Amino acid sequence: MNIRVFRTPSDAGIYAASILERVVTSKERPVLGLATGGTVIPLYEAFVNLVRCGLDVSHVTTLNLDEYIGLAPDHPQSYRAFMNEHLFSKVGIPAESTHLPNGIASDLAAECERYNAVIRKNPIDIQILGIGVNGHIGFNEPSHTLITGTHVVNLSAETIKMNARFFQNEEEVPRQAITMGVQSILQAKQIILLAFGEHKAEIIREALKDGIRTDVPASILQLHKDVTVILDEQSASHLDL
Ligand SMILES: O=P(O)(O)OC[C@H]1O[C@](O)(CO)[C@@H](O)[C@@H]1O
Repeated sequence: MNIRVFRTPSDAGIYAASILERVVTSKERPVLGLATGGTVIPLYEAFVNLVRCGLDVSHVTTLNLDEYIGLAPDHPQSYRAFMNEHLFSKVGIPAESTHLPNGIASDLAAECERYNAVIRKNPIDIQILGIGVNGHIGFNEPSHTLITGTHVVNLSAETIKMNARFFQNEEEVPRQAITMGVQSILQAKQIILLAFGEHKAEIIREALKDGIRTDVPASILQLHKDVTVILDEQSASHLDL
């Protein structure tokens, strides 16, 4: 694993955006695997700046990791709304080329199959990941088993608590989500994992330096041959670098 440590999330976001830029300019039909959450905002800000400076993204396809169950795309806390706000509304990726699971599908099993087919049709060139304080990637929560494909997940009490900051109160946080599975994540040709802040320091150490454990889902990234971990000084503070 290639571990890069930056002074601030903003510096780290600029670096991560430059990696995305290389993928976008070097592929005929680049497929970007995207993430949501507070961590990726500096990356999207830097990427939007690159687009404003002339980076063409009209040929890009995007696939997001996950979506809350029960939130319609126009719900302000849906991940579709997050992506619209922080990226899609600011760059020229054609709307039909941006994919997220549908959190209000009436048949969730069929929706998972549909999303698996979208992933199969659009092999991911680069996958962006954040990490939960409990080690989740996408919404693959700590468990005895990790699921390979897209699936419905019950969110952990810890995740609900952490994500309550985006809602009026904890009661409003959906209890379930649809998430890409770990095999789909590992099949991306390249992976960038971002983490910022002291509160992520210990889980980053566990994910990178201990063995592979299903109760730390991000540790499975140790199996991938092209992972870049982008940290700030706080999130890197428990690593022996
Ligand atoms: O970036 P944050 O807000 O700390 O969240 C970390 C991870 O948790 C999620 O928001 C899901 O809870 C992911 O989408 C994200 O990668």
